[in-house]
Amino acid sequence: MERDVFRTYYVNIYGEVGLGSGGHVSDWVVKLGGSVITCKDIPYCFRLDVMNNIAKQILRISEGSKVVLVHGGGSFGHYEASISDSSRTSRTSHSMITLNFLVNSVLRDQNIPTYTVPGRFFSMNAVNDVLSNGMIPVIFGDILANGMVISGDDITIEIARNGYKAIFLTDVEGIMNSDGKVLECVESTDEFPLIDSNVSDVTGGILTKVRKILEAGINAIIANPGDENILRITSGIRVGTRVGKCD
Ligand SMILES: Nc1ncnc2c1ncn2[C@@H]1O[C@H](COP(=O)(O)OP(=O)(O)OP(=O)(O)O)[C@@H](O)[C@H]1O
Ligand SMILES: C=C(C)CCOP(=O)(O)O
Repeated sequence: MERDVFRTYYVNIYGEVGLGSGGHVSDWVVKLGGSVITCKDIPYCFRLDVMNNIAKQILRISEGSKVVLVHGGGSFGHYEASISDSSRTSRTSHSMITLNFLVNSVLRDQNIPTYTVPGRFFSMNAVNDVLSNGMIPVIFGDILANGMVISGDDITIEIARNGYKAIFLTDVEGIMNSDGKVLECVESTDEFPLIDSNVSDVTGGILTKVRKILEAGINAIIANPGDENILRITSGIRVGTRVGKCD
């Protein structure tokens, strides 16, 4: 019989002992970071290959767990929102709906029953309504009519506060120190530097993400989706960086 690494006993990232996908079933909120589903330095560049790979993994985990997806703005929303003129709100809104269409198209190709909840309409009631009708909510970072940007990170954190375990997917393997080494766990933003980047990010980038996770008092994993990393994380295997209490 073929050995399935995702069905072995584990002491998981949250310190629980379980039986992989056959044991305790968790609810997961997965933030598809704009840095990984788009090329953040090239406007409107969607990473189809990466999204395909993410979709395959989401299909597998959704067979045994409740899953909620959120995606960020990348070189769609952040690019448009960074240009300040009278059409900023309309352009940014349109860019996020375009990105959401692309994300959903790939998920739908894998026969994943998605249902979009734009960030402007996000509430836990809306999420629960989609789930109770047998679909996977796909929420996106958004812009309100008054020009206020809603970060997908905040939405992800709010869902995590409602009992879901959070995974933030990025284009890097995790939080890196000044030598480029991926840290296993961080519990303060003082533990790592901001590595130079010249991409647009109107919601604050990695430092704000980590600060908000810590302030919310939740645990989250920041990792690259890789070929199987989402499956590994949801099976309790340590991947990327854990943000939260490090004991
Ligand atoms: N010390 C660091 N460790 C890890 N990543 C870092 C660090 N400093 C800067 N970064 C950058 O942070 C980026 C990830 O944060 P970012 O906020 O862009 O994520 P995201 O959630 O994928 O984006 P979006 O807001 O578009 O959804 C990486 O692309 C990386 O280059
Ligand atoms: C830039 C916009 C419109 C959404 C931002 O969401 P985030 O990338 O999750 O912070």
